[in-house]
Amino acid sequence: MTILKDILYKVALEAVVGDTGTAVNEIHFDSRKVGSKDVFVAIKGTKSNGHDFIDKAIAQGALVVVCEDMPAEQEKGVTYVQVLDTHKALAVMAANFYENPSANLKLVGVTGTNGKTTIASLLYQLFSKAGFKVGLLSTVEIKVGNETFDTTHTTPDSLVINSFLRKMNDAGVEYCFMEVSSHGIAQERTTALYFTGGIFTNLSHEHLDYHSSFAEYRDVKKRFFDELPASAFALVNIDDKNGPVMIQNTKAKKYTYGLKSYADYKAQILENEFSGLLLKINGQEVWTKLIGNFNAYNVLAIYAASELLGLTTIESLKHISALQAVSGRFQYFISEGKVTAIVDYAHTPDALQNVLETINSIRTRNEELITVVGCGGDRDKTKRPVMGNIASSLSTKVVFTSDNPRTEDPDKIVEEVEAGVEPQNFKKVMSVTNRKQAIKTACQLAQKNDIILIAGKGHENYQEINGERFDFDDLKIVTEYLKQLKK
Ligand SMILES: CC(=O)N[C@H]1[C@@H](OP(=O)(O)OP(=O)(O)OC[C@H]2O[C@@H](n3ccc(=O)[nH]c3=O)[C@H](O)[C@@H]2O)O[C@H](CO)[C@@H](O)[C@@H]1O[C@H](C)C(=O)N[C@@H](C)C(=O)N[C@H](CCC(=O)O)C(=O)O
Ligand SMILES: Nc1ncnc2c1ncn2[C@@H]1O[C@H](COP(=O)(O)OP(=O)(O)OP(=O)(O)O)[C@@H](O)[C@H]1O
Ligand SMILES: N[C@H](CCC[C@H](N)C(=O)O)C(=O)O
Ligand SMILES: [Mg+2]
Repeated sequence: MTILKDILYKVALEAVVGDTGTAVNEIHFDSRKVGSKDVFVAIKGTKSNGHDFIDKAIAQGALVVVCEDMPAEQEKGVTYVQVLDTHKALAVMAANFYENPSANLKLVGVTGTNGKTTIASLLYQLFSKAGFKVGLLSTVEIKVGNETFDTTHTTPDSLVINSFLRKMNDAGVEYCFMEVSSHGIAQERTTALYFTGGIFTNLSHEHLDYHSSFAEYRDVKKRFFDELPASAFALVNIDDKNGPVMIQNTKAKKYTYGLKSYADYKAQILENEFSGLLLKINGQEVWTKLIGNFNAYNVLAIYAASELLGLTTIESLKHISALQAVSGRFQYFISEGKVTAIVDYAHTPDALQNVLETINSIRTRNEELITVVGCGGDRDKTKRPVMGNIASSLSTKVVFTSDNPRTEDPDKIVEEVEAGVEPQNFKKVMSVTNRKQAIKTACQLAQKNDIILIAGKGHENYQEINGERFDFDDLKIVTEYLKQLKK
């Protein structure tokens, strides 16, 4: 049991009706989860308004209601706390409830359109190799030291974040690397956390269904840096035109990294092959198994962050050369019949372009590059034709297919992707809505030395259709078909 007053510490209060000395059990923002003596936080969401469920929460045992609009009538024995912003209040209360666990470890947030999972996961690997106990909050998984937990979000809600940070404290974790998504910032999921550092990767077209404009999307990301404390570091990719924008108003110490512009941390690509990258970082050569130009940025960011966190140059370079690719990020194998199959999470126009350009810069021109790609349902529709255009311009053959259709008609999504194909590329493309059949088609088309790229779902081990998740694994499926077809 916790006393309400303690959980409300630093919450900006508008009005309180009732007793703040009440002892409470748990905090919930979903009425369906509320139990006896809990706190219910009413949130105005994208689909419904939590204020409509206040009565239900009280009926289920809520002793405290935190809200933006005070109900006209108040129940006896229930404490009502009115605040301006319940998202923010929830984050502060979550941090208090779990005793501010972020202050007891070094927490680094990674934000940007692409590269967050890669950088956060590789920093987790690097610091683990360096002998520290490390935590990770990422799209793929949550880690508390060596223990792994499933995750549903890139940046979970503030209760989940703080409960895992608490677990990390209890396990003696010293460093935690977490992805900070734009939804996470907009919904205040990372408010009230103490960050030791922030890293910016890049900004390109994504989530314009949720954010009303690119400028709003950019400003949400920038808010993460605006809110960093003076003691933290803010490390940005200076080759991205929004890198300088991110640190315009930050109080944190500013550092830059880049391949093209003058920067505090600079790298040069010496070799770029299927087997990896040879980089020169601040004058020192380092070999990494990671592939492609964009990974040169990721590796450089990792190097810079590890130095800012106190590792020596020699130590970080040594560990960088031993880093393993992150699940579903440019994961590839060569079949017995010499077909190269690559599975990559590229689900934005920029990521797809980068991956295809990387493959094109490495391959010799005689082989086919067969791309299997689609776009998710209930997400930004404007990226569909753009990705269709990129796939068909940069591949020699394309099989358009479904990603996660969610509640949309998959054939319709495929049509919207196809709409971006220019006439000169019509003959390169075909559409097979069933993703499994699409992968099979690509395998049938492939000959010795050809390359198959399966983009969009990376590590995901399901396909979501109409609210149901079916087992689905791009890597497994392509492996099986290539074997079956004896390729
Ligand atoms: C669009 C979006 O971001 N939605 C997130 C948001 O939900 P919401 O507030 O809009 O929910 P809502 O359905 O409108 O309900 C409003 C409130 O009423 C409450 N409610 C509702 C029904 C009821 O019976 N009782 C009740 O109390 C809900 O619990 C909620 O508090 O807050 C929820 C709690 O934190 C999230 O789980 C939910 O994520 C949904 C499932 C989602 O799909 N989010 C994706 C888009 C997302 O967040 N992605 C990002 C970025 C990924 C990337 O990097 O590309 C991520 O960080 O994962
Ligand atoms: N630095 C980068 N710049 C551009 N593209 C990248 C970069 N790093 C990775 N990518 C591409 O973007 C895809 C997604 O990478 P990653 O999962 O690291 O990004 P993310 O920011 O975590 O994405 P999400 O927002 O979905 O969690 C990769 O599979 C790769 O194709
Ligand atoms: N974090 C992203 C992942 C998209 C992955 C792609 N496979 C899709 O389903 O659209 C989102 O939820 O928008
Ligand atoms: Mg991610």
